[in-house]
Amino acid sequence: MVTTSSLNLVFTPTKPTSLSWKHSFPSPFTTANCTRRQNRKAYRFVVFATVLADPKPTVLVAEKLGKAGLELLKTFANVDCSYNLSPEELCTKISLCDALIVRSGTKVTREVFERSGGRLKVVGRAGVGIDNVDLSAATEHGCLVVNAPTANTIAAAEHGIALLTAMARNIAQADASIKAGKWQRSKYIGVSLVGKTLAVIGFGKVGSEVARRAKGLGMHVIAHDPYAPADRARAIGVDLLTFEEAISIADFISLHMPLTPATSKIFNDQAFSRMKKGVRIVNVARGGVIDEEALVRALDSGIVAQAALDVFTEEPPPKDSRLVLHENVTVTPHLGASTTEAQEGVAIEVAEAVIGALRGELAATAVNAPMVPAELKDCDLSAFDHGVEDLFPLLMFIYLVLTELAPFVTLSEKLGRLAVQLVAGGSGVQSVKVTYASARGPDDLDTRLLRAMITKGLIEPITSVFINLVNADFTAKQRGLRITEERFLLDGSPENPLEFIQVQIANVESKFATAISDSGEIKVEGRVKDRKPHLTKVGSFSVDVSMEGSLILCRQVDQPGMIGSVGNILGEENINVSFMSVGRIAPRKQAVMIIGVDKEPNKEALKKIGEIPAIEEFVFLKL
Ligand SMILES: NC(=O)c1ccc[n+]([C@@H]2O[C@H](COP(=O)([O-])OP(=O)(O)OC[C@H]3O[C@@H](n4cnc5c(N)ncnc54)[C@H](O)[C@@H]3O)[C@@H](O)[C@H]2O)c1
Ligand SMILES: O=C(O)[C@H](O)COP(=O)(O)O
Repeated sequence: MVTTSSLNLVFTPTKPTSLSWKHSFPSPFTTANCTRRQNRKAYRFVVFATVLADPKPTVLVAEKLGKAGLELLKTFANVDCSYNLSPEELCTKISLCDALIVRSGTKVTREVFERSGGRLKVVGRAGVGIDNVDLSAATEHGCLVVNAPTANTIAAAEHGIALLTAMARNIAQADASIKAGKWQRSKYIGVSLVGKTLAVIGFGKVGSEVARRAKGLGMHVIAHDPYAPADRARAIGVDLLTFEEAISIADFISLHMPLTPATSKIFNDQAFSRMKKGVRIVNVARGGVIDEEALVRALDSGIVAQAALDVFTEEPPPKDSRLVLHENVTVTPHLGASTTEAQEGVAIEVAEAVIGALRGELAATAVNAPMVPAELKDCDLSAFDHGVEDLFPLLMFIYLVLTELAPFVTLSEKLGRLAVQLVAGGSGVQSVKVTYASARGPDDLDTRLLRAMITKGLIEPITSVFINLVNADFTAKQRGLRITEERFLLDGSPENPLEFIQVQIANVESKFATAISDSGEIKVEGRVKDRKPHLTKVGSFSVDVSMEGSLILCRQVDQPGMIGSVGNILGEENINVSFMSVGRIAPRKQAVMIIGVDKEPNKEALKKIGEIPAIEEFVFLKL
């Protein structure tokens, strides 16, 4: 018997209807004018032909995977374990594979997707980081990427503690010395951990487990994480501090944040200059969060007494790397997740996700599954046949809300993204209220997709977790983020599904005080105009700007010439201003100016903007 779940149905944003039937069979949905009966015929053909042509999919496992995961895969697919393939060998093999499983050692480049000839449906990453997979190329080729985000948390935390203790007692150096025939007892006097202050930077899954263990070693643990819930920190007995406070009072610093544009090289000369002389640093997160040349300088000058590193900007690092060869540095070759238990765990986690994806299910650990496939947002969906509802209810739900909610979907994500960037470092986001203003009753307006998109906007910029419709509520709950929804019933015609959406974050401080409303929350509001998202309120100020690119928000005393002053500074830096809007309470009183820019101004330009006398505060935000 053929079940619908055995079909390989995946999103393909590059195709007009966003549903791709692999193996080059004709899609029942691609012809805009086809009838339901034609669609059903095509559908039956695809089921039949798929089963005949490819009873079992082929999974290429390109790096060593735990046994339990392999066994699981073998129950469903032909499994080809080929390790240490050269890039060319991988590209050659890939056209015969429906799925590929890797760890961090294999680069899954655009060429891999191109050379797969459309057969590759899913890439499974047996671990957290997906920096070795070209996500845009995967998405463009309609290939789902799934990861295993939880099974190696404890292994990474234990490795962090192993490096911390090994570094403090010079274990690696002493081991090398004794094996070289020496007996240097006085050279390797270490430092004690008990009573020392450990700053955990990034208080997520791994960071909080490191904190728990360090408390057990008698350390005083502090943490910095702009988005961590304060009650999670309290429960472990950890104080959440600002970045500057945390790094300046710590004896040891352990890094556990993701590599994002905001954290890239956050440990630079400036950061090292603020640290206590003789500080010791552990990094099991990502090499790119440290400016490695600056770390060598800090080690040479003695600001940093020792470092223990599991991860590097370039992996493997160059053989002559001054950092790796430094006598006060202990290194391991990205071993954080390398325990038998973690590898069994990630193997099962990734195998389940890959099998699910090959069956056409949307995995909760999908990294690039679009919340709404890009093309669907704009395309005419009239040809979409309701015959698929048994096949993929989730897709049906998306379809039903999509035709009219599409622009509000984009608006929701951007409002979430904007609101979270207004939160000051050190305040954990816990309570978010979303208000939907509409003339429709609750039964006529399904907001699940909008809430998920707001969650995506709030969480994605600050974590390595990727949010999709399936995991949005779960991830929010896991992070202690409570999202409440409220309807604001308007008079008038219910033709337009929504008038505006408001996102409010309570109990936080803002890096742009103007964004705090009269009732004390960060408040942003948006509307859809000409199917494009617009920001229409910041705090208590009414504004009107299209939400695209990057924005500079300034609060100023309303007076002539302000637009020109800021425009000149940006012009000198060759930064194109795409739009401007000023919202004011009354002429010559306080105003909010919003400037859309094509690229991020450098620090110097932002400083000059801040120095314009009438400007009271400003913030730069990326949408
Ligand atoms: N070495 C290894 O083998 C290994 C193994 C597992 C994870 N990792 C890496 O460890 C890191 C943490 O993984 P996780 O699973 O705990 O992720 P996570 O998403 O659970 O936690 C990351 C935390 O960092 C915080 N954060 C974001 N921006 C920050 C900033 N600017 N300053 C401080 N904190 C910030 C987030 O709020 C979040 O709480 C990731 O980079 C991951 O790739 C490495
Ligand atoms: O991101 C991860 O999960 C870790 O860095 C582990 O990577 P690995 O699977 O290559 O050990």
